[in-house]
Amino acid sequence: MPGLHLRFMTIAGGTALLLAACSSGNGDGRNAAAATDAADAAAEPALPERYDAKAFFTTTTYSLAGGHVWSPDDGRLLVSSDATGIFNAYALDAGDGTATPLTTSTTDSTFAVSWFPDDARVLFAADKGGNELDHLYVREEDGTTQDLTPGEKVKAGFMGWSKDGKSFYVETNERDPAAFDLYRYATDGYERTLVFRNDDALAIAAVSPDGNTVAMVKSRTSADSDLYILDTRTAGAGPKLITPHEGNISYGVHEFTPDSGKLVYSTDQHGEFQQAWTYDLGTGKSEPLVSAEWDVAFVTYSDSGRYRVSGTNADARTAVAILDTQTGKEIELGGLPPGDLAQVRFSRDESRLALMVSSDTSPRDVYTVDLAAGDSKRLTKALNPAIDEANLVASEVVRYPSFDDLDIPAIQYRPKGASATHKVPALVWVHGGPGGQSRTGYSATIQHLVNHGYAVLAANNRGSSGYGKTFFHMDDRKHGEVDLQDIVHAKQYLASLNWVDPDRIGIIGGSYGGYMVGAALAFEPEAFDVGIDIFGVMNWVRTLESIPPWWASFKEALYDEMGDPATDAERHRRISPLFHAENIKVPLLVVQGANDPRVLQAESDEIVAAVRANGVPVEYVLFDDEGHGFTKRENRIAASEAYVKFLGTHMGTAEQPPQPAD
Ligand SMILES: CSCC[C@H](NC=O)C(=O)N[C@@H](Cc1ccccc1)C(=O)O
Repeated sequence: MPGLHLRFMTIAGGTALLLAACSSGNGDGRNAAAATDAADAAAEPALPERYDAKAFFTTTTYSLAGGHVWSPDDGRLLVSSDATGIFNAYALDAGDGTATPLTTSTTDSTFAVSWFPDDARVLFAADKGGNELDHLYVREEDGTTQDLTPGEKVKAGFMGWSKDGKSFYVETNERDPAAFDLYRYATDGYERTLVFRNDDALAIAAVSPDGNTVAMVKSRTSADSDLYILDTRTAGAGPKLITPHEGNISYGVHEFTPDSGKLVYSTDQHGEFQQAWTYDLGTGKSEPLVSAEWDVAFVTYSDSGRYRVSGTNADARTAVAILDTQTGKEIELGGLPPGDLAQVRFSRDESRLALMVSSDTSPRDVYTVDLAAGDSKRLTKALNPAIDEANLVASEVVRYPSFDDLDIPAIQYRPKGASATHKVPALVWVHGGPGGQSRTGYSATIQHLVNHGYAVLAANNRGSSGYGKTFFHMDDRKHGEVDLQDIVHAKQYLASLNWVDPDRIGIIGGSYGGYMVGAALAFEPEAFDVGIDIFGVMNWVRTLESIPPWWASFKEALYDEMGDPATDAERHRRISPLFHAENIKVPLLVVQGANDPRVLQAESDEIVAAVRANGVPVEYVLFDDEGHGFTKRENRIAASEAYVKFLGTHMGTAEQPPQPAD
């Protein structure tokens, strides 16, 4: 679920300081985790310093650009950052980390896309208030900007540079809202040429560096897809199928090799997990490239092809490997702190790397690594300096049994000080999708909740990605049924922990996860004590009838998985919380962005009205300038404050259970 993983800063104030002063100071949560019940009984809980939402979200979110990250002289890095509270593009000095703003939006989140190959112009992207109608803009060297893809209802995206740097590729749905055509733009003057008119609404995935080949994906179902390639040199040529097969096989595209000779693609043809294979454009032969006991999540090359970077999704954590293709050996990166690597990008001369390092307790920071010297340099400090990392909590990957004894993976966060004599209230966290995955790594929202004494169990119910195709498809057309039972069993697992108060367990989730919140409260009304629904689907008939037009390329697959509202409306009504809202009897908080094109505001408006009619406490937070996920700091703070305040009121805190009403 984009945008829900936030960050922050500032000390919570009197209450937090008092709690910290009362703690014994004789250990942190890890010590407490190892303690026996007897020891717990003897010890005062070691409570962390508490920070408010503003503190957590004053932390800066950094992301490296997706195109050229390094400036032509390798002196600066192009990044997106929300240092001002709104995302903008910045040039980060690769020597000392000084950040120079390149865009200065105070309203719409604006993201860095790419440096130009040979000068200081940059491409950047922005939508309007979260409506997902992204446009591509150029920032000239004098600071003026130009929308390269104008049009009120247009959605456009950058598709890469040509190898010679004389052009770049852009997809746009300006001709047909449901289909993205591909254009080549001249680097000088931005004159554009149609490369491919996409009459069949295929998903354009990659353009080869020499511009001769375009790779496209056609999804039939979430289990079955095909790859097509287009030879752009042959006038009138159409997309050619390169994955003829029988049965269900899922294919996806990573990228073309730097010499444009092969397409690197992903497939689950050879087992449970996605492997990376190459398709030779000359011979039509396929060969294995990278495989693991987990999904291969990405494969990418340095510009010359000397280095190959790949990442696997290893039990909800990304494991990155960098291969020197000349020596065939993996590179060990020196001088980096412990943590997960992401967004590894080689400098133009390939002597240095830019990358992000993060952990459960530390948001992503930008580092550079000098390959010859073997040392690294930290360029950013994302975590608010007012927050001491020691007060945050590392996650643990656990597994619990569901109704049929299937092991369900989950990411568990145990608040510091939680023990058998200091039981804490808890939340089951449900991710978006269907088919998403809760992963380890820093989440300001979760850390804020845990810092305030709420245990969080982020359950990866059946149907989640990352655990093989069998697990992934176990919820197909059984949504709101088997996946919901996994979530109810997450609650039972939490209730079995001797440091959790079994009588105070709530549920929280966004989008599809918000749907699970509504479904749990409506269909399993005894299971949870409160619910927080963050832009959740409440009426599947309406949601599936009104999906954004630009989802056409996977509408068939979505309808195959969820059901077609034209023929499955009865089941959709049966599993939609809105039509069963009379069952909802516990306090509910609903949070929604008014511009959300996927889960319309009506979904939240109507569930709020329906549950209020039951005489149940319902709180509603509506952001008029957000879409599917909250990107503005002010709103992220307001949302997280609302979660903690609502939980404090209706479920109490670890120290103070809610008082019975007079
Ligand atoms: C089969 S995936 C549907 C699209 C997409 N999935 C991944 O994020 C998505 O936006 N899902 C929403 C929920 C939703 C599902 C179907 C139709 C509208 C919204 C989410 O973020 O969970």
